[in-house]
Amino acid sequence: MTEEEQIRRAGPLTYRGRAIPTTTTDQRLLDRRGPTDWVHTDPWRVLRIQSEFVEGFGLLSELPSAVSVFGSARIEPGTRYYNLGVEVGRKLAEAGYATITGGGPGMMEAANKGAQERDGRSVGLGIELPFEQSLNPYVDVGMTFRYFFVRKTMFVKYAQAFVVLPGGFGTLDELFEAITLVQTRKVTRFPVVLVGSDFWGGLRDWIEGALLENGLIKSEDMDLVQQVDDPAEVVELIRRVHKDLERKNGQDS
Ligand SMILES: CC(C)=CCNc1ncnc2c1ncn2[C@@H]1O[C@H](COP(=O)(O)O)[C@@H](O)[C@H]1O
Repeated sequence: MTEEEQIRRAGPLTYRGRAIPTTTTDQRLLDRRGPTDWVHTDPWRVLRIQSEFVEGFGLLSELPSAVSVFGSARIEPGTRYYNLGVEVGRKLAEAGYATITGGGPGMMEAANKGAQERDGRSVGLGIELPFEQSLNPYVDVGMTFRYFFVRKTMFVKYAQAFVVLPGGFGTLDELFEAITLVQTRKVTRFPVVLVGSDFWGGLRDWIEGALLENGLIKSEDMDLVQQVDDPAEVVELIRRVHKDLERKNGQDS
């Protein structure tokens, strides 16, 4: 065979004659160790972000109906709020909901513990933080994310409601993101339930006094968030809001 008659196929590519590379694709992949700065470039990050979405969707897509539960990373076991979190996880599990938390300590751990105790699906979506941290021991299905925004997508996409327990900045961030998504109709089927009126009452009053009074929100926006004290009411409320939404969607269609 002359050089011009020789053919090399590399996946979908064809090379003939002098165009045939002297090495194979596998060989180049396995042999080469060039500069490594591409690992810290945005195009590479885009692929990493993509892989987080792929892993997250893969892990969570077959969950039963689920509720995302937020709350402080700093509340200690045995405290009143921790026990409230455990009870919320139990009630959700008894009602057949999976519990999704941030997978960390405090209220996240409490909700996962309650869910696990009642044989509910206990899910933890952790986040890489500057200090060493692993998923709490009550997480049965878990993933640790590099990117906050990918993780947040999972909290919303795979849950039918948000339950917000007492917490700090992280919890407030998650609460206000949820309200904004509902207010702007990016999500349409979403009860947002605050648990603990002694803790949340002041914020609600401030929203009414500062935001509503100054016309920064509409009066119906006050209904985007519900407040309860008894963990049993959480499930009742979620079911009621879902029923109302179904009825409304039925009327609209
Ligand atoms: C002890 C300590 C600070 C651990 C941090 N470890 C964490 N692990 C997982 N999710 C977290 C963590 N810290 C904050 N978050 C996220 O932010 C919320 C809690 O923040 P915060 O404690 O309320 O402001 C949680 O719902 C969770 O989604």
